[in-house]
Formats: sequence, C-alpha cells, structure tokens
Amino acid sequence: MSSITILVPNEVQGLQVFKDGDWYDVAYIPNALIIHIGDQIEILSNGKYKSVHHRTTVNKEKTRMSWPVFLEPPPEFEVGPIPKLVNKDDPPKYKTKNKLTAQKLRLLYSHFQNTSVYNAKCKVNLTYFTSSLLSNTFFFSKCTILHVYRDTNEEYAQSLIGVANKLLGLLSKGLGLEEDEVKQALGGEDLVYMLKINYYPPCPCPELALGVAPHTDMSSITILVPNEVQGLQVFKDGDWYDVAYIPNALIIHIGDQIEILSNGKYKSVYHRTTVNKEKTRMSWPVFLEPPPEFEVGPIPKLVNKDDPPKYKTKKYKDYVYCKLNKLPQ
Ligand SMILES: O=C(O)CCC(=O)C(=O)O
Ligand SMILES: [Fe+2]
Repeated sequence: MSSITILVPNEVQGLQVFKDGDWYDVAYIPNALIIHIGDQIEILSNGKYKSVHHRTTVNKEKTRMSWPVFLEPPPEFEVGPIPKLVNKDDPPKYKTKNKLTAQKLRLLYSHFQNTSVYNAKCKVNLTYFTSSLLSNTFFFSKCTILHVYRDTNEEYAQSLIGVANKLLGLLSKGLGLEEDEVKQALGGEDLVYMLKINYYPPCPCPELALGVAPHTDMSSITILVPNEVQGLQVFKDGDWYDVAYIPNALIIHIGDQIEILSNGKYKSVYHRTTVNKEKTRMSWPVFLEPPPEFEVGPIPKLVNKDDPPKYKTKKYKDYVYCKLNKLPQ
C-alpha cells in the first residue's frame, strides 16, 4: 500500500513477483536493496507505473527474514492521480482517497501484521520483531528505543527463569513426576525464551476484525504481560471468555508441547485477541520453546497399555513446520 518499499532480505530465497501469469523468484544479491513500487505510486502516476504483485514462500530448513521500510504518505494526506498526468484522453483511473478511507486501510494493514511494532518516534515498522532474550540477539533498527528495550528485556528474562522453573516444576508434580522431569523433557537448560511484541492499533470496526486469530501456542508454556486494554479471550465449553486484566499479574498459557508430553493430561489453551475502537492494545508474550532439534513426545512414564501415546514424538522444528503449514502432525 506504500509509495515504494525498500527491502533488505537475508540470503534465504523466498520473495516472488507475479508477471505475465507466472510467479518468479527474486534473486538474492548480496548488499542489494529490493525496491517495490507500491499502490500510491501506481495511483499518483494514474497507472503509468504498476505496483508489484508479490508474495513470499517459506523454507523447509532455513529461517527467512526481511526488513522492509514502507514509505507511506501521512494518514491524513490525500493521494490521487497527479493533475498534470490526467487529461480528456487519459482520465483519472483512481479515486483520490479521503482521510477516513486512508486511515481504515492503514489500520487493516496493521492487523495483518500482528507481530509488528510501529514506533511513532522513529517511524520504523519492524514487521517481525522477535528477539531471543537469553542469547542476547536483537534485531536492531536505527531506533534508539530498542536499546532501552534491550536492557529491560534482559533483566526481565533473568527474572523469568525463576518463574519458568517454578511453573514447570509444579506442572511436573501435577503429573506425579519429579520436579524437573517436565523441564528435562523440553530440553532442560537449553529451553529457548522467545519474546514477541504484539501491537494492536485502534480499529474503526472492531466487530469485523480480530487481533490474533484463534490458535493454541506451539510453545510449552507462554508467559504474557498485557497492557490494560481488554483483548485476550479463551475458548471454553463452546464460548469465548474475556481474560480479565489484573495489574502486575502474568498470564500463563499451557501450550502444545505440554499437552504432548503430558499425553493429553494438560490441554493447550485455545485463545484469540479482539481489537479496540479507541485504544491501542499491546502484549509481550514470552514463549518457552524446546530447542529446534530437541525431540518432544509423551513422557514414557505417563504412557502404558491402557493409556497409549496420543501424540507422535518429533523434533520441535518439525512440529513447528507442520503447524505453520497446516500439515498433519
Ligand atoms: O496479545 C495477546 O494477549 C495474546 C497474543 C497471542 O496469543 C500470541 O501472540 O500468541
Ligand atoms: Fe497465543
């Protein structure tokens, strides 16, 4: 929807453009920027330039990342065909959009990218803002606020280790196991703490949109801090229930890996988020995930002839692959 988009990809192939009825790979060229013509250039040129229809594929083994910067007109700014480019033989092919329409488009767009952070100060839109808290890796933009986030996040990660150990210990005891057996079945000290920041801007039509579609988390457990704006809902006995905001409380989700290793004794929680007409909602979930190569399956002690394994034992990365691609597990 931008005017142009300036994009830096990593080296993993994924971007494709559509031309003459076919999809073509956009070759990765080290240090090259990829430029997309966006809708606003198509509009102001009255169709002389065309915005590029594109998509991305995913890779079986490798993580692909990209850092697009969208050059966008301000939300209040009206964009339409440039008068000099329009005449009797070449009348305007596009409407000049009014303020409301432009805003609506922008908000809907934000909903598509529910893992994005829009920071008003630096105007950098990070379409995939995730950091591995404990490994110290952070994807930096030129945005100083991230440096502040880094220190806070590292401190938070340190405190979370104790909380995580306590919770996993209790879940283990609840299954009649020793305190650290559940943690060991998830990779022990190699457990990965993955922070995601969700940003849900106000939505003009909250009844028509969702922040995050219904899902269960792939993690073992998720430890989540929301801001005070209502939005999280859980599904129980055929109905959606609001999760009340309690100041300073953490929200804990049971994720798929705990359901699997407990052989279904614990169930992962089906949840979704709604959006708000006036207020911005944010949430900071930390997903406790087994290392990608680590195999998770029902704990042998919890399985017997009367209670055979209900889930396959597989590497966490294979579980993620199947879930993301909607393949049978
Ligand atoms: O924003 C929330 O409260 C929940 C987000 C969520 O479910 C997720 O990121 O997996
Ligand atoms: Fe979730």
